[in-house]
Amino acid sequence: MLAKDRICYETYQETADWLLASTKHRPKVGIICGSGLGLLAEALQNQESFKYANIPNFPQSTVQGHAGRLVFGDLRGKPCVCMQGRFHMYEGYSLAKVTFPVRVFRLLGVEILIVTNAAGSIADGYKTGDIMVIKDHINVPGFSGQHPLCGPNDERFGTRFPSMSDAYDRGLCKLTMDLSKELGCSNIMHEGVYCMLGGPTFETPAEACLLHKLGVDAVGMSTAPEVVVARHCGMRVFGLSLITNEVVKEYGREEVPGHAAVLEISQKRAALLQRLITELVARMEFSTAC
Ligand SMILES: O=P(O)(O)O[C@@H]1C[C@H](O)[C@@H](CO)O1
Ligand code: HPA
Repeated sequence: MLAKDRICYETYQETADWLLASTKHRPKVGIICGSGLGLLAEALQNQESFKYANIPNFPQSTVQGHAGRLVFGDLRGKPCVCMQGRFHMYEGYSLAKVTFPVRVFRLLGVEILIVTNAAGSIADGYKTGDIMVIKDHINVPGFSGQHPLCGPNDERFGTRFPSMSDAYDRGLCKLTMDLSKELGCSNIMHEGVYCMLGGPTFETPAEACLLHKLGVDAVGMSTAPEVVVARHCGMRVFGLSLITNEVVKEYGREEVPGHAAVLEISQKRAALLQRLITELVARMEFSTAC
């Protein structure tokens, strides 16, 4: 990371202090809404929201389907904060900016991060509208040093060399697969590997075939940096991908993926994701009292 892109501890702290002074909510769960999934925030009770534009140091959402609001509230009595709109590398943001809210969440007292995204299917057998519990990720930009933890390490957040062998909480993955049986949607659920590419182009057929050979199940343009930063600062992480389109692996296919179709499928499935996440949060336990 370039020195000019670094964000100092005091800047995160300033934003967290501003939020703590502006609301009585004290969230334990942070939720990041993927493209078109802002409806997830509507389930929060006793809501209080802030436009990103009014929060000191916060980046601004520039992508359609990302409203740009931070919403505090309770899910079944569990205190949450929800980002209606995330930041992506392809918007021109540094990875420090992309992941800025995650460290702010930590300073607010958040213990568990829930990440959601819209993604294209690579795995055979996945269909549009299916839901994938993320069991692991491949952080492609990280391979070339486009990594949110590059640069001097701030020990107040975490260690220099964090492990990513247990990035996604196994207990929360299993609980969600069990819950999907209770909710009657286990037929559309998968557990799989998410791959982050930089975007903003969708994949060529050759890239899609390569990802298939690598063992990728779903591909998108976000999530991995947020998860890395959350794990670095000691949060537990749970992630869901909504499969909004099939990634084309053959030449001569008629369908062409596009953002409009991504938003359409997200909006259709948002209510189900909302139920799944509400039931999951209801069963979460924290290391300190709410
Ligand atoms: O924020 P997410 O990862 O859900 O957004 C996906 C990836 C691109 O930003 C966009 C493509 O339609 O949706
Ligand atoms: N590729 C990359 N990112 C995406 C896709 C896709 O097919 N669908 C939604 N986000």
